[in-house]
Amino acid sequence: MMLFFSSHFSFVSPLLATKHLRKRKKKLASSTTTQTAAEQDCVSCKIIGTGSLFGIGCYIIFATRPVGYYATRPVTRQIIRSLSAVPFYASVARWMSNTDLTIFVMGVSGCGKSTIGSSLASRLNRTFKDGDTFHPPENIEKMRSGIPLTDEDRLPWLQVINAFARSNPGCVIACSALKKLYRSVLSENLPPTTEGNTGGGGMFVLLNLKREVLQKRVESRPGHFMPSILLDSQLATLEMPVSNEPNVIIIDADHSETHVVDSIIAQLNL
Ligand SMILES: Nc1ncnc2c1ncn2[C@@H]1O[C@H](COP(=O)(O)OP(=O)(O)OP(=O)(O)O)[C@@H](O)[C@H]1O
Ligand SMILES: O=C(O)[C@H](O)[C@@H](O)[C@H](O)[C@H](O)CO
Repeated sequence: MMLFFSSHFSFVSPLLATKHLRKRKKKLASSTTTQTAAEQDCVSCKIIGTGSLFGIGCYIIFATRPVGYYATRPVTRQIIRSLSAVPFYASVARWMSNTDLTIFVMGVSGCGKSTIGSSLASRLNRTFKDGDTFHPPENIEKMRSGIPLTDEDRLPWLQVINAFARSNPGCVIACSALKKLYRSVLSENLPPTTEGNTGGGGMFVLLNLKREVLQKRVESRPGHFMPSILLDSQLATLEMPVSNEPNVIIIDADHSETHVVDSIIAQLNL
């Protein structure tokens, strides 16, 4: 009975998937992502995808019941049945893969969050979101006029980013996340990812650079709202992660874009 229903689900699921993806595309149409909604792997996508694979496996078994044509060809039946194991295993692999891990690329102004974050997202075939796009205009104006943001300015902004991360599992987000408190707000209610980590989930990748390199990079992008005079305050605010923050890794960002992305992928075991 279950075999029968599962196999029929494999025919219905493309319709469900199309409807679901159309809905997601609409929802994300207004956001600045580097990938389309269709490329995202949310929980519903996983359920539909797993159901399809499982259904195909069931269908093959169902179609190779020991009657008629196949009853007289046991070897053919065995081969076809063995092939049905592939979609079964693939459906399990979908859940095992770590595509739900939210990755926050963090650090002070000019360390390369946007550049590395979007490059990392393309390499992993994930959605990228620049946290700066969530700043209210008052925050941007403050920074533009050389005034550092306060905790009060940043907290509501961090909460919005956290809400985005929760509703878009597996995305890569560029966000300064300078203090430990900010990181805990960002990771609130995300699936826990590190053993012994009592806080929220997600992984933070801190791009580490010397002040001289930061200064050069910030000054080499005219037209950006962030003036280089805010660099000292950014560095003073940055709380380097210590041992009680196991969900933060530090990457030496004084290398080429490709090298930095490779190091992140290797360190996070992705
Ligand atoms: N690995 C790299 N090597 C050389 N230049 C880089 C590298 N990564 C980024 N850059 C350059 O450094 C400048 C700052 O990078 P980017 O805008 O990505 O930093 P950011 O941390 O997002 O900054 P902000 O938070 O202030 O927007 C850009 O001009 C970018 O092209
Ligand atoms: O927490 C902060 O102070 C801000 O997020 C800054 O880091 C800027 O948004 C960013 O650096 C853009 O230049």
